[in-house]
Amino acid sequence: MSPPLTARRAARPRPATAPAAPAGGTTPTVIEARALRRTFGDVVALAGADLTVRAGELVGLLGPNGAGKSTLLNLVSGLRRPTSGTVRLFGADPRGPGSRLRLGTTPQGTGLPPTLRVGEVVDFVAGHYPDAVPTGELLDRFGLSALARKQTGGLSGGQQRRLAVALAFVGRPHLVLLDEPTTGLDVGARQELWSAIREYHADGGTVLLTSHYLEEVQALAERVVVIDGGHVLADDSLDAVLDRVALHRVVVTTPDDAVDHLPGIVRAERVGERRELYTADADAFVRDLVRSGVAFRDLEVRGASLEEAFEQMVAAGPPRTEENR
Ligand SMILES: Nc1ncnc2c1ncn2[C@@H]1O[C@H](COP(=O)(O)OP(=O)(O)OP(=O)(O)O)[C@@H](O)[C@H]1O
Repeated sequence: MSPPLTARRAARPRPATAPAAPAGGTTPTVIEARALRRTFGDVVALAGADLTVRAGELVGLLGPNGAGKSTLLNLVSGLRRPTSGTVRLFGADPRGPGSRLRLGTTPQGTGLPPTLRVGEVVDFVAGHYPDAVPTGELLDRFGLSALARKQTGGLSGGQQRRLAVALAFVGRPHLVLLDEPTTGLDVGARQELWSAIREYHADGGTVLLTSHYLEEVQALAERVVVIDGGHVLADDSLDAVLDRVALHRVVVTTPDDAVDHLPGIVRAERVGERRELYTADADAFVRDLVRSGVAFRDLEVRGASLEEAFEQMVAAGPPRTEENR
């Protein structure tokens, strides 16, 4: 087992699978944003967002293009200042050196010096931290060892992305902010990065990540924050967000159109003999299907996907408040 990428003296706050600690609990607050608003000229990028992230959480931030995700991360990391509202990182100003030392970030676009070799870039960044992860160990963890002597200008887009993400972990951060960490990566590289993120989290690290890949958030996050138009639309455990979509999907192979008309079916789609049926009560549907005597095979039942939950929330829009009424 490889040594942890988290701070060596950091106590593990709670097991990776435990639910988020309730407000006012003993788990330290890592990010605290209140009524956070940021405008760029006439554009309201964030319209008064609240966010609390506690030590040891792995939070996925979801939202369509232009929702305000990167702006939120930039305010949390201290790269930008809010127009109004407050943000605290480790209980202090995000721009202070004490906060910065405990933070690792991978912004959406990272410029790497093209003539430096991969190992040299890691050494350079490591030089800024008192207890950095040894370069060989970090490269190994992120599947970059074979590229150590290659100039970053000669890396593929996916390899550059992997290096940019690895750099967030050099200083054994307590918190990492990852903006679209696996965009442009192939399936194998994505899985490798997920493992590194999971390991870091299992060692007690805190993660806030954005992704356009809903399956990525579903695979990694315990808690999901949905943001659109600068408003937080949902902030809940992954299970609770999925539960908001009441429909279940039943997939079954049958030549008989009668299944589409069984009680409780609200939507039916078909590709050849394969049917996708949506119902609020999958158990009742399966009972009716068996009773109907229709010939069928390859029955599958599953709950809503995060994608379905996400589409429903974004379509419903922000909750009515004094500000947007
Ligand atoms: N520096 C800037 N100058 C002007 N407008 C900006 C700037 N940064 C962000 N915006 C605007 O603020 C809004 C939110 O942008 P932001 O980048 O935070 O969204 P996002 O959710 O990260 O989107 P994406 O998923 O496309 O990266 C958008 O309308 C964007 O055009």
